[in-house]
Amino acid sequence: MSEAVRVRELSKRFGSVRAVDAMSWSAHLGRVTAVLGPNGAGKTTTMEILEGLQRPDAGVAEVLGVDPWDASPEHRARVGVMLQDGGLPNGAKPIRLLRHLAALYADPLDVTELAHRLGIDAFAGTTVRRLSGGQRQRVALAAALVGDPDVLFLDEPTAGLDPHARLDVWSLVREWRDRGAAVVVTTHSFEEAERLADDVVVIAHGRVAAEGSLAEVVGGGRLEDVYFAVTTKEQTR
Ligand SMILES: Nc1ncnc2c1ncn2[C@@H]1O[C@H](COP(=O)(O)OP(=O)(O)OP(=O)(O)O)[C@@H](O)[C@H]1O
Repeated sequence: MSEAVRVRELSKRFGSVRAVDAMSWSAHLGRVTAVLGPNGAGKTTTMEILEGLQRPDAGVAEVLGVDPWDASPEHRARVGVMLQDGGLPNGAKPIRLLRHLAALYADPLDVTELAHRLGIDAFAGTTVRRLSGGQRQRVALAAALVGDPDVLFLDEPTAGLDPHARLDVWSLVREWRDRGAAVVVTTHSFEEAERLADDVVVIAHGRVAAEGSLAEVVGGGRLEDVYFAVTTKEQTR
C-alpha cells in the first residue's frame, strides 16, 4: 500500500490545551480512511495541519511525502480540501465559482458534468448566501474535487445532508478511491464510517485510540462498541 498521508508523533498545543498529542497514523492511496473521535478530540486541528493551514509544534505531517506547511502550488493542486464550514464566498454563484476554480488547475474536471453529478445545476444561478446548508455542502465538495486531486480531505462531508444527497456523496467518495486517490473523511457517523471506510482512525484526547482496517478495528463486532470502549472518560489525560 502506498502511504499518502503520514502523521508521526504530531503535537499541537493551544495554551494549556494539547489539541494534538504525539499522534501517529497513516492514510493510503486507493483507500478511504475515516477519522472519528469525540468533539474536541483534535480531528480538525490535525486535518488543518495536513492541509497546510496550521503549523504543528512538533512531529511529522506529510502529504504525498511533502510537509504541507512548505508545500508548493504544484503540490497543493494535488490535494482537495472540503472544510467544515465550506469556506465559500457568499456573493458567488456556484457554477461561476467552480469554473473560476477549475481555471486554476492544469487538468481540471468538466465543471458541467461535476455540477450535474452533485445536483448543483438545479441551483446554479443562486448565490452561495441564499443556498441551504446541504446545497452549500455539495458546492464545497465540488470545489474540493474540481482539480481532480490525488488526496482528498473531507471534514464531515455529509453532516446536514438529506439521505439522497448522502448517497450521492458516498458514491463520489468511492469513485475517487477507485481512481486511486487517498480520501480522508472525518465523521461522527458510525454508519458513514462502516459503509465507506477501508481504514479507520479513532482519536481521543489528541491521540490515536484505535487504528487499522475497518475489519481489524471492529474485529467482527460493531464500530460503535469499539468507539465507546476506546474513548471512555477514564482516558482523560
Ligand atoms: N485556534 C484555537 N485556539 C484555542 N484552542 C483551540 C483552537 N483550535 C482548537 N482548539 C482546541 O483544541 C482542541 C481540539 O479541537 P479540534 O477542533 O481539533 O477538535 P475536533 O476533534 O475537530 O472536534 P469536533 O468534533 O467538535 O469538530 C479543542 O479543545 C479545541 O477547543
